[in-house]
Amino acid sequence: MRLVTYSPAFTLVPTYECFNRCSYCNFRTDPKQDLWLTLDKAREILTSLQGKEVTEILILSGEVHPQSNRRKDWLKRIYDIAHLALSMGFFPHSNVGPLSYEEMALLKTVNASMGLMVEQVNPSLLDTVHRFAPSKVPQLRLQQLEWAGMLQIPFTTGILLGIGESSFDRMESIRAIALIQEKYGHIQEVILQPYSKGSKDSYLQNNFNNLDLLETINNAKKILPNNITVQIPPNLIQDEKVLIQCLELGVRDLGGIVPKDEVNPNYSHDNLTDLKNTLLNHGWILKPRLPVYPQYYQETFSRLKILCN
Ligand SMILES: O=c1nc2n(C[C@H](O)[C@H](O)[C@H](O)CO)c3cc(O)ccc3cc-2c(=O)[nH]1
Ligand SMILES: C[C@H]1O[C@@H](n2cnc3c(N)ncnc32)[C@H](O)[C@@H]1O
Ligand code: MET
Ligand code: SF4
Repeated sequence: MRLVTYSPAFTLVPTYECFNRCSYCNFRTDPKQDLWLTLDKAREILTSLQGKEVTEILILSGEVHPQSNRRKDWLKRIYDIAHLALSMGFFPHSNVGPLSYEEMALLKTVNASMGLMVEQVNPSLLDTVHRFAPSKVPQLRLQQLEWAGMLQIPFTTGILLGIGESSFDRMESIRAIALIQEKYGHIQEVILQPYSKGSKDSYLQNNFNNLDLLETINNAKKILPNNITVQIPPNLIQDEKVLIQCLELGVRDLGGIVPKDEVNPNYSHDNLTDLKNTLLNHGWILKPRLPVYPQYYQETFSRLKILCN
């Protein structure tokens, strides 16, 4: 039998407020329009998850401007939530937007792994979907991948598909990731994430179809080294046949399977048993994994142990 993995996860959102306005976003609220997640509330949620199969706490956040006087408090809240999750026996994975080198180094101490999507490297998207999203400057995002490499943080990245990029753009974005991997080797997985229209976003023209997705997977498998796992989110692939084709082409991970996909709240995950059975019918065994991959266990566990005692 062939194996495909997923991470039993739960998402905590420190804040939905974000100073960026990506056209495809269904997540954000305007700055100061959201009450931040308190530590008490986080503790209450985490307590209710103990003893269940959840191992990963995905910390996904909207962003406070780097120059804002509220930035320090924002970072501290993320740190405290991750620290709490860790002390309660979970593995935190933070994806909170671009960080300064010091901020990243600090969050490393309380995270098993971290992540940031490249989105796409073609700067022309700064005139369209990213016009009001300074955090999405391609060079800034690639620099984040470099810094994570210098800090040796087990890392998840990926590209967002169907936001107005060409097929060539997709290959360039994947090539940029492969080049950084050659230097540092810290990238565990690359997510190929199809933009999915929600009830709030303002991005309309999406011509990206299933064939484009399969072509992208094919190219990604050719471009990326074997030590990177290709991930797709199963809740964003509506057609079961297409999901199986993705696996046939080399996708080996289905990411965090969560009760609520905070980024795409209009697309819930199948019941895990149903998903397992569907895959089994096609000869695939779905197996849980941690947010940090086996090749990083030793380094990660010794790094985090200190904090749990
Ligand atoms: O449920 C989700 N999980 C997302 N995850 C989590 C992912 O599915 C895995 O849980 C983690 O990569 C760790 O295993 C992301 C992680 C990143 O580092 C970067 C981007 C994403 C994006 C999503 C997402 O849109 N929805
Ligand atoms: C956390 C990640 O979620 C992705 N993201 C944001 N909005 C959407 C959407 N409507 N559909 C799919 N992915 C999205 C971006 O790639 C971001 O980096
Ligand atoms: N704001 C971060 C980013 O876009 C992570 C959450 S996106 C819903 O990279
Ligand atoms: S995708 Fe992330 S950066 Fe863009 S508006 Fe949404 S929360 Fe902010």
